[in-house]
Amino acid sequence: MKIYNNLAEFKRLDHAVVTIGTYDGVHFGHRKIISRLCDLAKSNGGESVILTFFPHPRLIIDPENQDLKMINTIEEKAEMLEKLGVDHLIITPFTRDFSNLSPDEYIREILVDTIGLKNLIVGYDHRFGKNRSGGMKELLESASKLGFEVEQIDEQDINDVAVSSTKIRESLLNGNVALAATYLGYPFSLYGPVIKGDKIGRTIGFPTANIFIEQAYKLIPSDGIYAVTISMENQNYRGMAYIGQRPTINGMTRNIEVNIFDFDREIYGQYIKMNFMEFLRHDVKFTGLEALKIQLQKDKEDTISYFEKIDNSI
Ligand SMILES: Cc1cc2nc3c(=O)[nH]c(=O)nc-3n(C[C@H](O)[C@H](O)[C@H](O)COP(=O)(O)O)c2cc1C
Ligand SMILES: Nc1ncnc2c1ncn2[C@@H]1O[C@H](COP(=O)(O)OP(=O)(O)O)[C@@H](O)[C@H]1O
Repeated sequence: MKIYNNLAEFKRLDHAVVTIGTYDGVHFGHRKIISRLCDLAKSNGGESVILTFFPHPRLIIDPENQDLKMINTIEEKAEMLEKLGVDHLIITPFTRDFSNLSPDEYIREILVDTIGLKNLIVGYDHRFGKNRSGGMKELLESASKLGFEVEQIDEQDINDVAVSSTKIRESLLNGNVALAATYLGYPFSLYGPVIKGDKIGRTIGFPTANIFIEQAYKLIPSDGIYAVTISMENQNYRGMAYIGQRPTINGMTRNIEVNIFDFDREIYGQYIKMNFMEFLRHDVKFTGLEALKIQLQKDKEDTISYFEKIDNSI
């Protein structure tokens, strides 16, 4: 898959089969549309193109509102789209100039002249152009004039897609990572480098790798303790993760940490991926480190039994 960080880099295709959208989560509903996109490209001898806006248009239109968090980073999304067989991913900044294009300019200049649109797959309610003034009517009018076809995704499918993205975000914000994984079709993950913490973990027998998330827009699940799997250096591990301010030691920052089982190595600076499998319990303020340590031993047993249950069910 070729990735373009703006439209200027794109070389017009002879037959572009295009869809436009954020595709946050690349969940079941999204994958259905993307698989239709790739099939249509194959059967028409064309190439599949996803046009996506980044940062999210809502952040440009309403910069004060930084509350909109994403299930996937742009890097995670690109990786999944590549696996699904998409040929071209255009990640275009949703600039003021871009948002000021009229529907007609957008269709002609961007979709047809720049990308080489021949088939478009969009939701029946897709809006575009200045003040979102363009819609299906404008697309269908231009289609015959400019020589492309439009395939509409029906209302039911669009609703399913919108509902699942919202439901996934809500589940994660409620700590329900198992439900999120069901909607996504894969476990939600966090990825980042291991940074230094307060070095207290090792003194109580539970060293915890602290992960820094570089993308401020990435959604972080609710505070709590989770059973996770960890991937690093092509190896997989199991472990227990903690998200919270560490009330027991009067911590001031919200940390993301993981104690990796059967592991004893210094990994500062290493990038690791944590897959969130199950919520175990809420964050608690203990009377001291001794009480926390006893709970951590119990958390470890609970995590091990969770994984045993999974192992026995396969
Ligand atoms: C599985 C797990 C559960 C945890 N639960 C709590 C908790 O309930 N309350 C709390 O204050 N800290 C909790 N912590 C965080 C510890 O306070 C933290 O790991 C410890 O302070 C070490 O921090 P350091 O890595 O900066 O040295 C938990 C950590 C882990 C790995
Ligand atoms: N089983 C393990 N799980 C997590 N980190 C480990 C483990 N074994 C060794 N480490 C190393 O120890 C560090 C965590 O120790 P800790 O005392 O909690 O220090 P810090 O406060 O800097 O995180 C990790 O960043 C990693 O480099």
